[in-house]
Amino acid sequence: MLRLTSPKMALDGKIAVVTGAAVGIGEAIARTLLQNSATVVLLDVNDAAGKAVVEDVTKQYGEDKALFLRCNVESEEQIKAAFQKTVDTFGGIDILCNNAGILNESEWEKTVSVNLLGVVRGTYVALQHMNKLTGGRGGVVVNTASMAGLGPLVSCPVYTATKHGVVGFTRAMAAASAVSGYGVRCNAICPHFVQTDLITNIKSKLGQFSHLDDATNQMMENTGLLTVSEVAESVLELVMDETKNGDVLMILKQGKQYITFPSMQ
Ligand SMILES: NC(=O)C1=CN([C@@H]2O[C@H](COP(=O)(O)OP(=O)(O)OC[C@H]3O[C@@H](n4cnc5c(N)ncnc54)[C@H](O)[C@@H]3O)[C@@H](O)[C@H]2O)C=CC1
Ligand SMILES: CC/C=C\CC(=O)/C=C/C=C\C=C\C=C\[C@@H](O)[C@@H](O)C/C=C\CCC(=O)O
Repeated sequence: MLRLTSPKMALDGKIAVVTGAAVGIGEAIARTLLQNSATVVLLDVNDAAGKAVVEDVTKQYGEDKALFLRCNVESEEQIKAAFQKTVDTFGGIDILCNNAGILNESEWEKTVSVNLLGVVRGTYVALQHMNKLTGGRGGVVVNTASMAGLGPLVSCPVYTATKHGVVGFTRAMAAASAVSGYGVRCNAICPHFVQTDLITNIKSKLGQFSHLDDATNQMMENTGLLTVSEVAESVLELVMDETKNGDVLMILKQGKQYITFPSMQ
């Protein structure tokens, strides 16, 4: 078959924004999108790490392929400014990965603000730029939920609630977009445990439920840990497959599976 472009050119010309991109899963998502020729804007509150990633990938992919912007997803003002800077610099937004997230059952309102409201804020502001009905060129949003978005983790009820919210918001947003003709697909990933900073010292992040860490730690030991690259490859699948809208991809060490939900009809 004559290939017009190499597989690694698939996202050439596409502009991606990734939140929580300085380390962990977000960094891997950014790097994977760059490997596939996207231009990537990395948003995070960790300036040093974010700038270090951009310095590194610039050596590999050239100038003007990656940009770090400090952005706290708790602030609509900062999200608006970062997305406007993205559009002003690169001409638009085609891909948004709402990935930023924390685990903190003590500061549970912050957890809600980052994990759930941050996803809503990012999606709604991005739609102002991506929505075909308002001058955008369409695109795709991939939200990082969790296996805790599909079933409860006894040790972190609020974290669980935020991730269930991300799944529900994603599915409803996908349907709203399809019915309205926005041209923006919305999908979610639900990874099991992944080897990142987030899972270090979990007990210290469980607040009043710290006495329940055994069950969670045991599950982590039983299932093993995903790598950030395994997760990023699943994000790429949802970005590239234009048939995916409202899809929820469960990612386990033993493989990945699209979730089917009870029909409401
Ligand atoms: N590590 C795991 O086992 C799993 C993680 N997840 C989710 O994956 C996403 C990424 O988590 P990890 O890479 O594991 O964590 P991480 O802690 O390694 O990285 C999270 C990144 O988000 C940034 N961040 C935190 N709050 C922010 C804010 N208000 N605004 C902007 N950036 C912010 C941090 O500075 C950091 O760079 C999160 O949504 C998390 O809930 C989902 C399933 C499993
Ligand atoms: C504590 C959160 C740590 C890391 C972030 C994260 O999102 C990790 C999620 C990994 C797995 C979640 C699995 C959820 C499974 C549920 O569907 C139930 O099947 C769990 C039942 C028992 C597990 C024991 C417990 O609740 O801790």
